[in-house]
Amino acid sequence: MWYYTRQCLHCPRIPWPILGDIFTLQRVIAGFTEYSDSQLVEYYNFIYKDKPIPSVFIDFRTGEGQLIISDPEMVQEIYVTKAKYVDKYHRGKKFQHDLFGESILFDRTTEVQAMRRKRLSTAFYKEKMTQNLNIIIKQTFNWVQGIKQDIKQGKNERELGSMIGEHLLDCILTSVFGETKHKKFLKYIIEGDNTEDASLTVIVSRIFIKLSRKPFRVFRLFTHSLDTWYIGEDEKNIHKNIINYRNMLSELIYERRQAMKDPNFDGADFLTLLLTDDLYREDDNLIKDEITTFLFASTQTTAATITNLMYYLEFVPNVRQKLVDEICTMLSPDREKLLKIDQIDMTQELWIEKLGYDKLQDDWKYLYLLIQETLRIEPPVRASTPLQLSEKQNICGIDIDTNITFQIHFYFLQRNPKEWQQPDKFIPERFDPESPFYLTPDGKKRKPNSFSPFFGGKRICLGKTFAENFKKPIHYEKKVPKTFFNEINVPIILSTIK
Ligand code: HEM
Repeated sequence: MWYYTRQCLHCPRIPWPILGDIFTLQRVIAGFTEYSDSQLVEYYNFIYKDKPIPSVFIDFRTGEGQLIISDPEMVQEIYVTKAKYVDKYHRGKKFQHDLFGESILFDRTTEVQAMRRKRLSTAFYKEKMTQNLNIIIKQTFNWVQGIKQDIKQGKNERELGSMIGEHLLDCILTSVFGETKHKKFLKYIIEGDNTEDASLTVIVSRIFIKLSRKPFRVFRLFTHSLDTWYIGEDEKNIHKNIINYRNMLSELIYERRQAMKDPNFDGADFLTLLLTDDLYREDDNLIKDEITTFLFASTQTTAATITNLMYYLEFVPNVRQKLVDEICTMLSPDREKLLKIDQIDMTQELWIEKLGYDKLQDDWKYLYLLIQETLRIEPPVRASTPLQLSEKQNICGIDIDTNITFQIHFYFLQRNPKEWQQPDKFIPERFDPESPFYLTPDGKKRKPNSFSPFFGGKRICLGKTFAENFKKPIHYEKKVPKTFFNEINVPIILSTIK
């Protein structure tokens, strides 16, 4: 601690030896409500109360200490100049190993990791993406027709998070397993004989959250030797759930291998890609590891983004109208004579033509601003996984030793009042170079890494390109925070746009 405070870094609390500030953390967690943000946001808000949160500080939530970084210049050094010294903290992999195995997500940045990353990135080649995107557009078109029918029949009450989450799950499962029939739900053990059917991605996320809470059990603060053990009924259930889930993946892989014996078999999905890649083909465990990563990394993050965006469309004045205007401009057959939205003949072919890969990248300007602003104000991943340096380095004047972990806090980075005007407000125009909101409060250009929802450097999100592509009155006054971490419940009433 003194090593860092001597360098003038703020330490919000004097920690207890070994225990750190675990009791405050537990108190904060005990006070969680529907409106609480993630632990990583709430704990620091609690400590700093109304004071500004420093852009770098040394934190002792647990006795081991950690640097919390949200300074854009430090982020730049971590991603670029000092990138070769930056790696993942090895303990994270240990906790997640039974679920994610050797997957690229928690692995250290080695040559093997880089090679596997490269192989997996072929899933995002333009031709494959276009193929998958077209399938997703068709699926979404049919889904919207179903919703319209339901509204006509008066069945217009939905729960926002699960409505978006379930549809995205369908889309992602198609990208991962193809258009074949596959299992969407699995028995999830809650406790004892109490089970429920939960979707694959919800199961993966729940297990991930439980595994990531293992290091905060008090006895693990004293020793690392129990990291891979499952202690107590709750942890044993995590293990049983992991076994059930991975057995189900084994069945899917077996079935696919059988199907691929047919000489007419053809697939652009992720599982086929792995089963035809010589690095993965013979290694079922590695295939399960990467499938788990893709299910985990893709669904909850994109579901959180879209759910949040839907909320802001309803919540922030004028935003929805501007999007409707863009839809009319994009979908009217004649740009000189714009139709109203209910006059447009929505067909599947029109969607495919106007929402294709290139069009999404080039033409939907306002939609792009909306997505960027949603990712800024509520990055679905609030902070990076813990990182560590392989050699001691000086980063922006601070000596960082190899024995300390650090996290980049995207949420604080993207709400930094020096970089963003009115950072707590949803203003899509801040991503439009022609708007005055594009600049910092001092009228300057923003620093390059002030916005970084996908991480950066060698370990930047692999799905970045893919991803880019209210009933209770209280929900109008106060937004429920949504990250990839939480399952929120906001009932909504749907109606067709007039
Ligand atoms: C809005 C959507 C998304 C956001 C905000 C997001 C964000 C992130 C972030 C912050 C990381 C770094 C995590 C860390 O190591 O600390 C990451 C890694 C990763 N993401 Fe995404 N992601 C999104 C969508 C996707 C999609 C759709 C896929 C796949 C189809 C994907 C696949 C991955 C993979 C494989 C990694 C690990 C890369 C590595 O460690 O080498 N993500 N993502």
